[in-house]
Amino acid sequence: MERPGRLLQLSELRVRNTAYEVSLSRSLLTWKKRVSSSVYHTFKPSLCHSVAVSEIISVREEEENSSKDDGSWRKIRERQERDCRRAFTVSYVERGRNHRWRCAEVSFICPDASLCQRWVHSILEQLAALSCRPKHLLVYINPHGGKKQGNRIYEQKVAPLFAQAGVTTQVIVTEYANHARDHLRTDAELKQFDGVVCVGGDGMFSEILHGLIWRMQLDSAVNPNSPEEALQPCSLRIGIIPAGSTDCICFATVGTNDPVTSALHIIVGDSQPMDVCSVHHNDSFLKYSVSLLGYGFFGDVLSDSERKRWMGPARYDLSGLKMFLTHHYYEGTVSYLPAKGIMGTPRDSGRCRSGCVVCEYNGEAFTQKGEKYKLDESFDTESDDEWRTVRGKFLAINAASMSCACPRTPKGLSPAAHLADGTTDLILVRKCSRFDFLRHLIRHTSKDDQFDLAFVEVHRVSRFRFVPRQCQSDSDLNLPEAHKRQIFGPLCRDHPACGCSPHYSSWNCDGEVLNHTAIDVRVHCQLIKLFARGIEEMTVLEEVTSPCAI
Ligand SMILES: CCCCCCCCCCCCC/C=C/[C@@H](O)[C@H](COP(=O)(O)O)NC(=O)CCCCC
Ligand SMILES: Nc1ncnc2c1ncn2[C@@H]1O[C@H](COP(=O)(O)OP(=O)(O)O)[C@@H](O)[C@H]1O
Ligand SMILES: [Ca+2]
Repeated sequence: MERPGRLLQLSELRVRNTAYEVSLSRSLLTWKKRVSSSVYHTFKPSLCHSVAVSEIISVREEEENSSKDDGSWRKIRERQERDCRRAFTVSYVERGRNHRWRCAEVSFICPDASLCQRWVHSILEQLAALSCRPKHLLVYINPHGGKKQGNRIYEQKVAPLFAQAGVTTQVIVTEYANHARDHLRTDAELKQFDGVVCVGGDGMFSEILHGLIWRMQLDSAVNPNSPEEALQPCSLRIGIIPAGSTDCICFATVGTNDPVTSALHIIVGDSQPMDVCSVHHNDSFLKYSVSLLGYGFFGDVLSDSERKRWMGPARYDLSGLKMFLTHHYYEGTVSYLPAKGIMGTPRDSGRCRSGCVVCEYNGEAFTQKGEKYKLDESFDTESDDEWRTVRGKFLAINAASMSCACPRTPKGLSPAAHLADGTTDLILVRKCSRFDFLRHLIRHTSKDDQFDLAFVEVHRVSRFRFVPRQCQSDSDLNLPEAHKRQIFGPLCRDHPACGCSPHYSSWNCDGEVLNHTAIDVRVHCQLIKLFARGIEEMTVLEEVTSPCAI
C-alpha cells in the first residue's frame, strides 16, 4: 500500500457518533478511530480505514442528517448546535467478491462549516489533479445486444454514476448494425471526447474498435489495407459496459461482467493497453480482432447461432451442442511465425494480471523493434525459414490474443495468454474422436490443462496464415461462392457421399463471421487502450481494501 506522504489536511471529525482522526495526503484519505494510544498501535486494525485518492468517485457537502425535532428545549438546543456543523460525504471504490467494484460512501461530520468547506475543497483539488480521468465521453448503446437490456443497464446503473462523478456524455442509441462503426469512421467529432464507451457485447465492441482504428489510420495517412503497414495506435480509450451475450473482452480485462464495476473503472480513468490482430485476405483488409479468431468448431457455433439470435445468449449453448455432435473437421495449411525475443509461453503457470511484467517487457521490446523498423526496413521482413507450416485435418484452429476468459470458461481458451504482449496463442486441435474432443472442451472448465492432449498443440506467434485445402482456387473466393461450390460440386474425395465434413468452416472473429476462409493475421502490439486495468491479483485486493495497516 502507498505511503501517505505529506498531509494536506488533518482533523478530528466524526463518522456517525464516533470521533476519527481524518487525514488527506496526495495519495490517501485515511480515517482512524480515536482510542487510547496503548491499544491503538497494537491491534484493532479495523479501526483504521484508508482509500486511495485515485479511487475516490466524488465528494459533496451536505446538511448533517438528524432525527425529527419534537420542539423540546433539549432538541432546540441540539438543533442550534447542529446548525453550526456541516458534513461532507466521500464516495469511493469498494472491492467485493470476484473482482466486483461497488460505490461506497462515508460521511464526515465537521465541527464547523468552514472546516467542512476546506476539506471538500482539498479533496476536489486532488481529484482535479488526476489527469487520467475522463471528463467527456461518447457512449454508444446497442439496444438489441444480449438480453436487450442495454438501454436499461445504462440508464439505471451507469448514467447515475457518471453524473455523480461529473462525467458528461453524448449518448447514441444505435439504430442498425454498424451504426456506431460508421459514425466513428466519419462523423464523430472525436477531439471533444476523452474516450468512447460501448454498451453491448463483443460484437458491439468490435464496431467501436473498427471505427476508431480506421479513423486513426486515415487521419495519419496510414493505409489499413496493407498487412505490412505499422498501424497508428489509437489515442482514445474504450470503455465496455457489458450488455451482450458472452462479453469475453470485458470479462478478460476486468475479471467480471458487471456494469457498475466497468463504470467505476471508466470513472477512475484506468488504462489497459491491448493487442489487436489485423486480418487480411489477398492483401485486402477484412477485420480486426482482439480476442478469439476461431475456425472449425467456434466458427461453426457462431454461424449456426446467428440464425438463432431470437434465443438470446442461450443460442450459443444450443449451437455448441449441435456442432459438438456434428463433429466436423476441416483440412488446410496453417503457417505461423513463432514470436521471438519475448517473455512467456502458452504453457506458463503465471497469468496476465494488473501491471503484468510480461506485457511491459514485451511491449517495450516491440516498441524498440518498431523504432528499428523505421531505420532498417529489412528488420521486419521475415525470411521464409522462420515460418513453420502445419498441414492436416483440424476440428478447431483458434487464435487467442488474450485469455478469452468468460463465464463459460473462467480461465479462458488460452489461460496464459497476455493482453498486451504483441502475440497471439495459436491453438490447433487436430481431428480426434468425439470423446477426446469432449475431454478437451471440458478441460476449459476445470483445473486440467486443455493443451496436455496428444491432438492439441499451441504456439505463441506474431503472425499466421491459413489456407483451406480444397481446391486452392476456392480459397480466393468469398464464402458464399465457396459454399455454393461445396453444395453443387462433387463431394470430397476422401469421404464419398457420406454426408461427412464440409470443405469449409468460417472464421469467428470476436463474434463476427468472416466471409473469407484464407486469411493472413498479424498482431499489432498495444494498438488500443481500454478503460480497465487487467484482472487484479487477490493479494492486491486484500492490501488495497480498508481497513488499513497501522
Ligand atoms: C461441455 C463443456 C463445454 C465448455 C466449452 C467451453 C469453451 C467456451 C469457450 C468460449 C470462448 C469465447 C470466446 C469469445 C467469443 C465471443 O467474442 C463471441 C461473441 O460474443 P458476444 O458478441 O458477446 O455474443 N462468442 C462466441 O463466439 C460464443 C462461443 C460459445 C461457444 C460455446
Ligand atoms: N441497433 C442495432 N440493430 C441491430 N443490430 C445492431 C444494432 N447495434 C449494433 N448491432 C449489431 O448487433 C450485433 C450483436 O451485438 P452485441 O452487442 O455484441 O450483442 P451480442 O453479445 O448479443 O451478440 C453486432 O454485430 C452489432 O454490430
Ligand atoms: Ca496478446
